[in-house]
Amino acid sequence: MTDLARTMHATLAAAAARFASPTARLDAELLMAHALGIERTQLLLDPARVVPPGFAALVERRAAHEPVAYITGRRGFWTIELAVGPGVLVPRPDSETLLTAALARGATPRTILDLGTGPGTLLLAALDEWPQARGLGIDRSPVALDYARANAARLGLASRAGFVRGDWAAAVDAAFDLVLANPPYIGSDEPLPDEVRAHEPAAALFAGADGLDDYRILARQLPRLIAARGCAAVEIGHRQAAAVAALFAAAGLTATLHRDLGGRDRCLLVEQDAAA
Ligand SMILES: C[S@@+](CC[C@H](N)C(=O)[O-])C[C@H]1O[C@@H](n2cnc3c(N)ncnc32)[C@H](O)[C@@H]1O
Repeated sequence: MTDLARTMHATLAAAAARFASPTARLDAELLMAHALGIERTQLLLDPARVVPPGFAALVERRAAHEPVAYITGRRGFWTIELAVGPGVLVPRPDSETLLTAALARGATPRTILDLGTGPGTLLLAALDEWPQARGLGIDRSPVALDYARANAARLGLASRAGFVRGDWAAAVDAAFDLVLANPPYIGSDEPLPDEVRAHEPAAALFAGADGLDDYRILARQLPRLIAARGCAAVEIGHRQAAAVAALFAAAGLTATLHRDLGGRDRCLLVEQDAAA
């Protein structure tokens, strides 16, 4: 190993030791790659590089619990990379369960609605997955919509993606082949890591005392939003499957549970009741 590579490894180890994060080493590598202006894989393949002077400031920000994605300004999700920053929820790998659930059902949607789109996460990933589809993303947050529109343009998906400010689907009068929704679902008193509670927008996280407020609204709206033979994929907290499925059942919807890669309940695949 060269001296430069040895220094790089020692610097990464020292940075990782400062982070109270289960992904501390990965975080350090992503920040180093960002400071160097290269991809992480390039850093791993060739670590013999001079540590850039700006790296120390990035380490301080991460040590103060700022999400890595806010520091680097980007996050990979499904097959795409999204620009993100303060004011939008950082895309989580768990949310990819909504797309795997729709794919498992054999969905080939032509029209897609993404409720609470944030930086366009689910809609843009879905449009990348289904090139024949067009979609509409709705969010109440103007900051999120700015990110979503910029992401659509950068990914070359703007001609198939529309983004509108709205309160869930209150102003939507069409039905869609696929409805995607990852609403806020954290109860107001639930404990959260500092990195989430102090940095990510409360409006993207919290949904009343029991975390179910937005599912109550979605249960009323989904029946008219799901086209014939269509479906909705709705993200849930890992202890909410029974409660949310009951809300949907009361609205005449059938829900099938899907788990994330960690084996935790994560998504309800929702269809109109066959008897309806
Ligand atoms: C948990 S985040 C999901 C972001 C993104 N879809 C994802 O999966 O990563 C919830 C999103 O819903 C939006 N939101 C909250 N209340 C809303 C409402 N009443 N109408 C529309 N969007 C809302 C928030 O601004 C936030 O972007």
